[in-house]
Amino acid sequence: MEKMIVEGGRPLEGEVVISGAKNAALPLIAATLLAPGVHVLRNVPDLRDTRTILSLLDELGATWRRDGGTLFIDSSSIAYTEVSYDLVKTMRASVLVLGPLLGRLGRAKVSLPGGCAIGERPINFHINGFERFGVTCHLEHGYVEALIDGRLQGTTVYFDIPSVTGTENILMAAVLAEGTTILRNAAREPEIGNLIDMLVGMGAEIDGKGSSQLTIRGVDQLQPAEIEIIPDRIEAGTYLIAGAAAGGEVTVRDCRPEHLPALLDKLAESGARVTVGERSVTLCLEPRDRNRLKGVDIKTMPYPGYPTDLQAQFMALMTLSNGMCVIRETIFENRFMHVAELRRMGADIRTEGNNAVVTGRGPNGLSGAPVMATDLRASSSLVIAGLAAANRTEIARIYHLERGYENLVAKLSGLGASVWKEKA
Ligand SMILES: CC(=O)N[C@H]1[C@@H](OP(=O)(O)OP(=O)(O)OC[C@H]2O[C@@H](n3ccc(=O)[nH]c3=O)[C@H](O)[C@@H]2O)O[C@H](CO)[C@@H](O)[C@@H]1O
Ligand SMILES: C=C(OP(=O)(O)O)C(=O)O
Repeated sequence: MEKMIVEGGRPLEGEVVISGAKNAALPLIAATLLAPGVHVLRNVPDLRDTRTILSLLDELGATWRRDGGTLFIDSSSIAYTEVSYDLVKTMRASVLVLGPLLGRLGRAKVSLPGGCAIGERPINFHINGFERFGVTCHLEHGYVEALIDGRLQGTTVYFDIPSVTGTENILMAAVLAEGTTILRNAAREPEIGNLIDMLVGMGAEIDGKGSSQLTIRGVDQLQPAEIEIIPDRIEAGTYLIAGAAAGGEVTVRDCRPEHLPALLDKLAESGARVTVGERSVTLCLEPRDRNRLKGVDIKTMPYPGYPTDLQAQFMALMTLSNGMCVIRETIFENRFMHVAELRRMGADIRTEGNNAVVTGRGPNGLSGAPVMATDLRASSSLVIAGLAAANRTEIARIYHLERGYENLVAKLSGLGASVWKEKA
């Protein structure tokens, strides 16, 4: 196992190129199961999670090859329709193969994901949605077995909460169903727009992209796709927050600023200078101005609200402010695992249910410490805290970071950070 060492206290300066989005790559790779033939996916990040979903395709009988950022996936012969616990337990998004397998083959058996560090995360919306198409789902020995005799039947599905992977799974099932399907209160995250573009390119008929109501007219068959994965808005946001925490001037390149509306507003409100280009954002906070960083409240919400996947990172920034703020987590019931670790670095944070009250200790308020990563974004908040802290921070269990940040050490080093990995 490896740990990450961060020698803090250096400003960040320079440009960082943003990779393809993990949360877009995963459903788009799953969607290749919908049509036989060779699919071409560009700008695919090389991450632990993308490797996991590719192993899952191997298990199902698809073949693939990677050439740089481009993946060629041949899903002509799907020999199996079962996904084992070994894969699902390392990556919940493995459930994304349920929709395409049901749409194309009418059957799928996938291990039920358990809870995880950030919450219980049931998949009842996915299962209820499949049942609306006429699919029979039952749970046995920890697996969901879903089956339909014949074709899925178009239906309406209402989401109690706009679930991201729930919307993606039902959408992928609906494109090959007989008749029209309407999804209400669907999630509107940009990654879903990327998936819709891919499906439409394959011959699917979908209206309502970007809205909470999607209308899908089922087609008899689809062609292989050629599509580019959108830039990772969470990775971009993480580097911008890191720039504000450490001070300096950071430009994130090859990103889509319009996918970060809430964060860019909050960063500007905190006192950083944010300059938006067509495909880039520059954040500037002179090291001498860090003592003017303000406390800014955030409340996590489905898109276009403030993303839960950037909550932990913003909290790390707020521990360095010169005011107080309240951070409300409304998406996951247990997404404050980073709080205890940030406290070990000197942060003043009090939690009450899903609220965290952060009293900033000013730009020099954190000191390096050995800390432990508990999930992907909690880990990146510790990296941010480490970059701003005096002395050395050692972060254990960094495999979490490898799930979602491509070339993190190289990218941070390129910005002037002193950061490296060591054997733990
Ligand atoms: C691979 C991927 O894209 N992951 C993202 C996706 O996760 P994921 O798609 O799992 O998250 P959801 O949008 O489904 O979850 C939102 C809320 O709905 C609840 N829920 C969801 C499904 C369900 O069947 N029943 C239910 O109760 C969840 O427990 C949670 O409280 O969206 C989250 C919210 O933006 C992000 O943090 C994750 O990074
Ligand atoms: C929670 C996340 O991912 P996942 O849904 O794959 O666990 C994340 O990307 O922050």
